[in-house]
Amino acid sequence: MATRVGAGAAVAGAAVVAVLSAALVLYGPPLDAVLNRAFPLHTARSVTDMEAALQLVRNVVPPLAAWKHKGQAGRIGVVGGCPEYTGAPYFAAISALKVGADLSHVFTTQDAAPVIKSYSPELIVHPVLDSPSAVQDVEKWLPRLHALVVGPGLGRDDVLLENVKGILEASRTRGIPIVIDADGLWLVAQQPALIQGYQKVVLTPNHVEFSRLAEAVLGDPLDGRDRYRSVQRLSQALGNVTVVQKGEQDVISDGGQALTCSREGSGRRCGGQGDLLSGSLGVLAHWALLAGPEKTNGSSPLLVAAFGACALTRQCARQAFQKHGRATTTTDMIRELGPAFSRLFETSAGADGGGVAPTGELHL
Ligand SMILES: NC(=O)C1=CN([C@@H]2O[C@H](COP(=O)(O)OP(=O)(O)OC[C@H]3O[C@@H](n4cnc5c(N)ncnc54)[C@H](OP(=O)(O)O)[C@@H]3O)[C@@H](O)[C@H]2O)[C@@H](O)CC1
Ligand SMILES: Nc1ncnc2c1ncn2[C@@H]1O[C@H](COP(=O)(O)OP(=O)(O)OP(=O)(O)O)[C@@H](O)[C@H]1O
Ligand SMILES: [Mg+2]
Repeated sequence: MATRVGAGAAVAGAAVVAVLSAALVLYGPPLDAVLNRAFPLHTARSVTDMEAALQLVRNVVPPLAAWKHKGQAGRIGVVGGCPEYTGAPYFAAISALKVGADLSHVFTTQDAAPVIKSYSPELIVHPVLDSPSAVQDVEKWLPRLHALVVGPGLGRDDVLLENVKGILEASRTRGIPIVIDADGLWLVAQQPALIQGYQKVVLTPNHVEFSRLAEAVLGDPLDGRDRYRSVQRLSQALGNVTVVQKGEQDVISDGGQALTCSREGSGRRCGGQGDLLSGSLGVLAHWALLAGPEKTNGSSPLLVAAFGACALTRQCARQAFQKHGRATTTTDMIRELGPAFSRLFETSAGADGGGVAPTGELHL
């Protein structure tokens, strides 16, 4: 997708490009009929529709208030990290904090823990994931956690995966919302029953992870020609869990409705952007479920949360790229979380200010 840097004329040009290229589609059954009408349209009405979808996200964001105590805005746990991958769980956990959670825990391996801790004093890091008592060690914390993000940087070690299986089962029993990403999705592809039919789970596969899941669950690889149908089918086959297929456009479905986010991001594909998304989604999922469907106009709260996380990630990418261009890394994007969140979700009319002018189509 085209991205411009800097000067006013270029920003105006980018706005035009964005108006033409960014699209959001939210549709309900009957799916195929709506799809045919929805995708060719790029109309002035679309801008209003995009704004309406962002408004649904705004509706679930809890206000900041003096009477609230620490923890009420969210206590999020990230399960992941291993000696090779310490960045991914850090990116997810710090993103959860910067979106607005009060406390962010990381459950990781003994070796990875001090490394992750050294990145930030703000994270609470538990070196338990490779311990024989890992499941019990994490279970002790579950009553205090509002959502889990499972998988960033986990790796594929059998012992770790077995422990994570136990953590998933314990979390599901407690009804804790779970975002599953990266190697957590590898585990789900091996054992779909772990999350089958669990309505509080969101899967966030990238292209490769989606193909792997589609083959494992549907028995056929990704149908690149009809991503909407593929995402919807995968969701349905897993019992209407929410699926976010990341890519040039992010396609989100709970098996009934589907939604596309192609808000302008950046051309940089540096590692870690998916981790930022999954950490952000952990918080938004908690907020959306707490708010309930009355605040999301009857749409699934997790669908709205997922749209919010995708829009936010892409907005961070865009803002970071405007400053750093080709040198942009995920750390630069994380610095944009505050301003991007404000721009999208804390203004009433100016959500697309600063030269960002996405359009979209919304069919509820
Ligand atoms: N700093 C850190 O600690 C980070 C750690 N991370 C952690 O790394 C672990 C593995 O995660 P992953 O995403 O690299 O593994 P996986 O999905 O198997 O992809 C592997 C290969 O698939 C391809 N490929 C990927 N996308 C594609 C696409 N859209 N379209 C087409 N092909 C595509 C591409 O291979 P290529 O074809 O380019 O050789 C790619 O190299 C996991 O724990 C994760 O959390 C990351 O979070 C990053 C930051
Ligand atoms: N071609 C693209 N154009 C614009 N945005 C994209 C593109 N591909 C991915 N993104 C955005 O980047 C974010 C992360 O998606 P990506 O596919 O890179 O995840 P990932 O591979 O899991 O990342 P990670 O490196 O963290 O594992 C999503 O918000 C997605 O919308
Ligand atoms: Mg990833």
